[in-house]
Amino acid sequence: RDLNPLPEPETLDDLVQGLKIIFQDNEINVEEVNEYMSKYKTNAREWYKYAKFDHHRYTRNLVDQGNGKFNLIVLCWGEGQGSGIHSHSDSHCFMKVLDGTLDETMYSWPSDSEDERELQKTETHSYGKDSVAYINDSMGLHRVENSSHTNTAVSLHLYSPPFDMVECFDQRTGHRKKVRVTFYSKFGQRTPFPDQGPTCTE
Ligand SMILES: O=C(O)CCSS
Ligand SMILES: [Fe+2]
Repeated sequence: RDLNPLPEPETLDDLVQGLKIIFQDNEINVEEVNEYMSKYKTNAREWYKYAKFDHHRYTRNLVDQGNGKFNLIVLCWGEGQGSGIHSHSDSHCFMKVLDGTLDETMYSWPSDSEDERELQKTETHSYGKDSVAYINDSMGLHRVENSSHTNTAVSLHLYSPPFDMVECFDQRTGHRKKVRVTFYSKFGQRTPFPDQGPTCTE
């Protein structure tokens, strides 16, 4: 990758430019990306154009397609809204909280045996403003939720390689289904009404 030093991520735009430089490499250093995303200090003026909320479920708002190497998405979580239990299509998943607090519950993969088995919770973490979480399929599954009933939450997610499908899991049975993820908006513009396919919410 080009050898000029990374720009200090003062603004969201700096962060995006720096991430594009980091991801010119084929192998990425998870610690480097984690630290770089942690350095950016959230500023609502820079991301409010992506902050679109929906009464029924959390929204996914595309910010940048990372020269094809990653998708950068702002997720907006209404009070009490959360994702279903899901995996990440063998991609890296970085999640930075921009506003509010998000609770992550991790689960182990279902056993391969046919019989239905409840997914085992392995750990829970609460993430506050500017903190960065990382997961990939080798670490397990997770659910992310905004447990507050008074405050909304906003997070910035980086997926690399980008994906348009996730696997969702039923906590009681371990059964899984592939779900195409959609965008509520792209580059700040509301997308035409996407086919409301199955969603991966709890
Ligand atoms: O991208 C999604 O919808 C999953 C949010 S938790 S990583
Ligand atoms: Fe996730």
